[in-house]
Amino acid sequence: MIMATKTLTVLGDEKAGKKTLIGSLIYKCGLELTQLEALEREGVSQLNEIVPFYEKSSRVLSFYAPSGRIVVEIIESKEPDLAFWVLDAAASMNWRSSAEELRSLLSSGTLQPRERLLILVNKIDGRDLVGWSEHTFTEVVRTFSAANLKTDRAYILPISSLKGDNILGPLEGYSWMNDQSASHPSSSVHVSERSLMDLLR
Ligand SMILES: Nc1nc2c(ncn2[C@@H]2O[C@H](COP(=O)(O)OP(=O)(O)OP(=O)(O)O)[C@@H](O)[C@H]2O)c(=O)[nH]1
Repeated sequence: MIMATKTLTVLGDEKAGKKTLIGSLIYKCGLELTQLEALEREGVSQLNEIVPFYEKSSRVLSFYAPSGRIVVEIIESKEPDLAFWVLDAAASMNWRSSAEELRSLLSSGTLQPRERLLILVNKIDGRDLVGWSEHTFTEVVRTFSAANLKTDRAYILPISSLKGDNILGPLEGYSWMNDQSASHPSSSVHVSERSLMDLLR
């Protein structure tokens, strides 16, 4: 089978869960048996320990997209095919500065994703996240739309890197998500009704 490679750059807020997300994608869709054995042998038991372990042993960070014909390779690049911007759903005090930082990276040309930019509102499972709801998500979308990212390639979606919510399959029990696109017709970010992996097809 012919494999295509896409490059992915993962950026975002401090402690927002970037390593956990990459670890989760590798663990779910990127491990061969020998690599799984190597992780077990080295006592790597947390998702966010996978990236440091791979980096220490100079392994390529990669996973398969759902079609099985695309390998996604995680690298630091100014012009990756795909980019993730990860923020913490519970850290509402940081949302505005997070959106500003992303706007600045895009407008200065420091980040120029060729295909898609996914804005990932992470930790929606969190214990710190009392009352995660339609209202909370609407506020995140509003904040990133107000930042005027000036790109038509940005998609925003809630996820849990730790629990896997909205990563491989769609979110259960969030029917209000479907209405979000309609309520932001002029939004510069598209609210995704599809899961993260579905957007990588
Ligand atoms: N509840 C919850 N916690 C998470 C989730 N993702 C990450 N965390 C926790 O958030 C903390 C930071 O996660 P990391 O993956 O190390 O974050 P990071 O963005 O790579 O951190 P820095 O590189 O230091 O900026 C850890 O304690 C994770 O267990 C999530 O989806 N839900």
